[in-house]
Amino acid sequence: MRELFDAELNLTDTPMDRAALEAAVRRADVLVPTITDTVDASLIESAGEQLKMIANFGAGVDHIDVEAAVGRGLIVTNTPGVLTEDTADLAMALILAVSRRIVEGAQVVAEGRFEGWTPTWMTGRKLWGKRLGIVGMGRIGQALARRAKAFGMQVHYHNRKPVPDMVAEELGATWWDDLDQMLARMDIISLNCPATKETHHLLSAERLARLQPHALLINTARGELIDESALADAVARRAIAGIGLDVYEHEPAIHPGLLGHANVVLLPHLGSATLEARQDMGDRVITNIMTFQNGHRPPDRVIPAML
Ligand SMILES: NC(=O)C1=CN([C@@H]2O[C@H](COP(=O)(O)OP(=O)(O)OC[C@H]3O[C@@H](n4cnc5c(N)ncnc54)[C@H](O)[C@@H]3O)[C@@H](O)[C@H]2O)C=CC1
Ligand SMILES: O=CC(=O)O
Repeated sequence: MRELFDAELNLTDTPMDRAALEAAVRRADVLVPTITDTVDASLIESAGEQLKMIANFGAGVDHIDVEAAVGRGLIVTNTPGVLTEDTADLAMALILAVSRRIVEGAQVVAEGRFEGWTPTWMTGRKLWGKRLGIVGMGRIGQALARRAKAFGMQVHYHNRKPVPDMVAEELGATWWDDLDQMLARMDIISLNCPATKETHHLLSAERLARLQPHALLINTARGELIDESALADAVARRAIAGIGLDVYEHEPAIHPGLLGHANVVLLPHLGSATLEARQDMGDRVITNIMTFQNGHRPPDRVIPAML
């Protein structure tokens, strides 16, 4: 960034505080936030005339008021695609971890409690032939579907509209127009849609109650998609068989009711956390800025209609 632009960098690897963000939008032509920097309407309003672009380092843009930004004539971009395979890997890892009790098993060994194989001890659930319901069949949803197919799972999905026939055929994926009906019939649910006004608490207490008692719930998208208190309540009532989460409603805080359960695997927002993805995300930010600077439409433009 310093080679290419007159860049001021936040080298602390932590979110910028409000004062730093306000100072940045008053001075800069381009703001490069990460997914933990809140870029709300009042911050955008306080920006100077010279601010032209918000080039986000990350795929999710729920921390940016895109409508306010675009309303003010700003270009908003993100970094999709380059983190798709890594995030899908993590979703698949959570599916495996929860269904095959991998974290629990590793703890048994680490604590010296392994006393030998027995016929009934630590039995998990088979993946082959199970029904996976993906909510949000975009880039990551489809990448997860490819993995699930390779594991012999039946792929189902709910999306705002069906994917093209060719994609559905390749994935052997069945579209459900009605989310409630899909939830009630799946063995595993994976959330892969963005956090928007429409998807806030998409899995409400009522929808969680639709899941079958043996169902597993995986979320690598955004915590706001689930009513976390209702989920903790479902865990306490043993109304759900297992959970794998990478993201949380009030991140980095986690509902205490989700902690300390053998059937709940919790990761610290690691979806895109590979060195390769993070470098590619940085390259993507630069490509977006340079394309815009050269007078063209940046490849990863985000507009409110997409959300
Ligand atoms: N855990 C992590 O580190 C990461 C999390 N993410 C999250 O994953 C999300 C998805 O990423 P991509 O697959 O790249 O996005 P994408 O835009 O390619 O796919 C999102 C899909 O969700 C669908 N969708 C939107 N609203 C919906 C609704 N109300 N009901 C059903 N489907 C709906 C869209 O039609 C689209 O098909 C991001 O928005 C981000 O929040 C992304 C990268 C890493
Ligand atoms: O959660 C990560 C992202 O890039 O979005």
